[in-house]
Amino acid sequence: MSKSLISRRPVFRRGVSSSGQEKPAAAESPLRKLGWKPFFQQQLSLDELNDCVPVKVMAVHRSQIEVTGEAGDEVVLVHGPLFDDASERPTVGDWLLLERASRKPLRRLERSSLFKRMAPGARQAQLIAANVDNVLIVSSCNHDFNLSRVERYLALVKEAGCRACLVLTKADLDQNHDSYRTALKGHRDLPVVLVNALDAESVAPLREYCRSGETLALLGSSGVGKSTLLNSLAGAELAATGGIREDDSKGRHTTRHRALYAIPDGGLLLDSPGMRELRLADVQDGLAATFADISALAAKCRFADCAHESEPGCAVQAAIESDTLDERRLRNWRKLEREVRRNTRTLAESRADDKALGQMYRSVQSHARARKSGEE
Ligand SMILES: Nc1nc2c(ncn2[C@@H]2O[C@H](COP(=O)(O)OP(=O)(O)OP(=O)(O)O)[C@@H](O)[C@H]2O)c(=O)[nH]1
Ligand SMILES: [Zn+2]
Repeated sequence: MSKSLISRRPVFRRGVSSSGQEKPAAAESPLRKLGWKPFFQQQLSLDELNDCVPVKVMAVHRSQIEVTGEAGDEVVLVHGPLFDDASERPTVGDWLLLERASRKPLRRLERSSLFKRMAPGARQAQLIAANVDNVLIVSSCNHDFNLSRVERYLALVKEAGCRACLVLTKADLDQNHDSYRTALKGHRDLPVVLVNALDAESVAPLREYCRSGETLALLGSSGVGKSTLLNSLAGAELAATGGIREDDSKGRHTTRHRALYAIPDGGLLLDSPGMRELRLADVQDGLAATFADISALAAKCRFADCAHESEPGCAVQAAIESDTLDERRLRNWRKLEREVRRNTRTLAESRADDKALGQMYRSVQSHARARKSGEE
């Protein structure tokens, strides 16, 4: 699996940076370290290659965004057409093209992956991060461990087109490791690593997910040890870690500022609070890929519209009876399907409302303009 990822790595124009200066070796390109790949390079026109520089969005604030490129760190003001449409706005991890001389942002490059969620308490989608390569789904070896939650995260990760690994933290506090491996037997293609997140040596197997040029994100509930893992992987204190409440294994929530951190000799780590609570919407493909075994069984049911309850000739129920499919997994699939359907419908309705509101606004504006020019 890691091989395919290595082969996806960029072959940066040998010895020449995008600014045209000679470089001693391609591996030293700062852009490549930031995840610049042929996928992005190919999106540039000849004029853009001459007149623009690509920069990566490291953090987004209300009125400005922090970017990094060959010239180092810069700040770009949130102003101009690029920022007009909220759903199209640059997010952390995006590549922007700046005009070389003025440093004005001209456009955002197409994304290789995108994480979005239903904004808490709202009917809108909120962008979380773009161009993430790998995701560690983090759970701990205690009562936080929950297969249905892992499947929820997997649907998101698969939809975004990222590579996933399940990390079980606090393995030093619970020696019952076999029970977790047994519980995961239905997820053969999901790599699982048990770690003590506080110990750099123990997290070493995870380094293959944050090699130079790759961006790694972490998904998991509060208190499972995401910040601790980030710090151990980075070899430095990047994010504050919260204490844990004894009673329910939940940690206190800690605040962070920057969203993407560069690891010395490695790739980028994403630490965005938005990644921590993700309701599913618009992830039909990811869900289908996560539950591909159930879809394959369903195709063998006698009736095409089988509800997999008590119909004769139901291959899904037969698999549950013969213990090849977990009933919990079927229940979770149904639940997530309902959630995705509901949230996707809400998003579609809200987009339609926004469109209608935009049209009304434009029509009021043009009437006002027409009236004004009539008065003049
Ligand atoms: N013994 C042990 N303690 C751990 C491990 N991982 C995390 N902890 C402790 O668990 C607590 C919570 O860890 P955090 O890294 O803050 O958890 P988090 O997932 O970032 O939590 P939020 O910031 O709330 O999302 C801290 O006290 C850590 O020291 C581990 O593998 N072993
Ligand atoms: Zn059936």
